[in-house]
Amino acid sequence: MNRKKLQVRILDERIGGVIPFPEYATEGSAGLDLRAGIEQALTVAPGETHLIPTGLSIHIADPSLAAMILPRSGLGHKHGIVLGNLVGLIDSDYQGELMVSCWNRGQTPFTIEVGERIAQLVLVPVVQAEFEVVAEFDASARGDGGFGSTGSR
Ligand SMILES: O=c1ccn([C@H]2C[C@H](O)[C@@H](COP(=O)(O)OP(=O)(O)OP(=O)(O)O)O2)c(=O)[nH]1
Ligand SMILES: [Mg+2]
Repeated sequence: MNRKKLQVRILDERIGGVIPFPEYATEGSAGLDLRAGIEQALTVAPGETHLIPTGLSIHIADPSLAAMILPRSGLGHKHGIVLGNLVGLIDSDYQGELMVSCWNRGQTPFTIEVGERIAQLVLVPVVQAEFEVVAEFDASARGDGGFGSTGSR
């Protein structure tokens, strides 16, 4: 097991108690489930979006890494609970609380319980670009074709 050390601050004293500290559900899990650090159960009506605190902050520090907040497939597929920003990107220099924008894109209200797992955090490698301005590119097989240029089947 080769895990990256990551500094974390616990901002909600219930974490480690009634709200479990995030952990990988299995050895092969890519995501760490983030839990709702809310004071009481929260019902998200169809079409509504709520910004939910997680009670945690991380400092990734290394610019060659970032974290992404992604929906949980069960919540998204079965209950329509996805992210208001579709994907959350956590910069390596961000030190604030991890927040989850919960959007009910479904037709029925959904109640988020205190400490419920609402999204997942994935640490990802990042390559920062340094732009080199050129007049022309070397030719490629695709050129400027896109948006279905290779056909649909
Ligand atoms: O789902 C999210 C997305 C972002 N963030 C935090 C971490 C991220 O580093 C910061 C800024 O996010 P982003 O750059 O996506 O938002 P912005 O609208 O561009 O704000 P800013 O001007 O602060 O960069 O907000 C979260 O806590 N949750
Ligand atoms: Mg930004």
